Amino acid sequence: MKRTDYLSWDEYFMAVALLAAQRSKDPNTQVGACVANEQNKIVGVGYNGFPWGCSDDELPWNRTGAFLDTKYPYVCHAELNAVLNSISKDLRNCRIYVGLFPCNECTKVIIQSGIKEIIYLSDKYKDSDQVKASKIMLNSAGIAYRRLKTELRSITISLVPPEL
Ligand SMILES: O=c1ccn([C@H]2C[C@H](O)[C@@H](COP(=O)(O)O)O2)c(=O)[nH]1
Ligand SMILES: [Zn+2]
Repeated sequence: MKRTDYLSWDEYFMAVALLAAQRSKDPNTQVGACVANEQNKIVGVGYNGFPWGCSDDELPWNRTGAFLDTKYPYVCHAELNAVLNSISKDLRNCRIYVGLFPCNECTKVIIQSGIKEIIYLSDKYKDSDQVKASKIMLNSAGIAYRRLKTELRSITISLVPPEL
């Protein structure tokens, strides 16, 4: 008899996004994103980090202080990286799974790439103008967004082989 406790597609793609987030060096908020196509194939994955060639140890990870001394002008957001890392430029009808509701800049990238649906986990910045702007644009462009519905509280991945 087949297993019944396997991951749904939504849970699987969100888990991939959350795994990617584990690569982030951001000490405060680690975000991962996973783009899946209509055939449920992963076409792009990304997480928030500094641009190629910019040292994680030289640029600041601060949240506060003078703008240029914070991470905000430098960090590439997870969704941007997932789209740029995609195997295709044309992401029409794809879905993006992301740990955090996309900011307005990521929302523009998502809309322009052709992605048709956003599935997110946290909406912790929902009261910010950035996220409000995201929702205005998404509603206007007719792009769906929904919070992941799952009974799962966590997914455990063991790196210890079963025989040990
Ligand atoms: O759409 C988004 C919004 C934010 N991020 C990243 C950018 C930063 O590295 C963190 C947010 O840091 P806070 O300390 O929580 O302000 O999240 C993203 O990848 N995508
Ligand atoms: Zn963003």
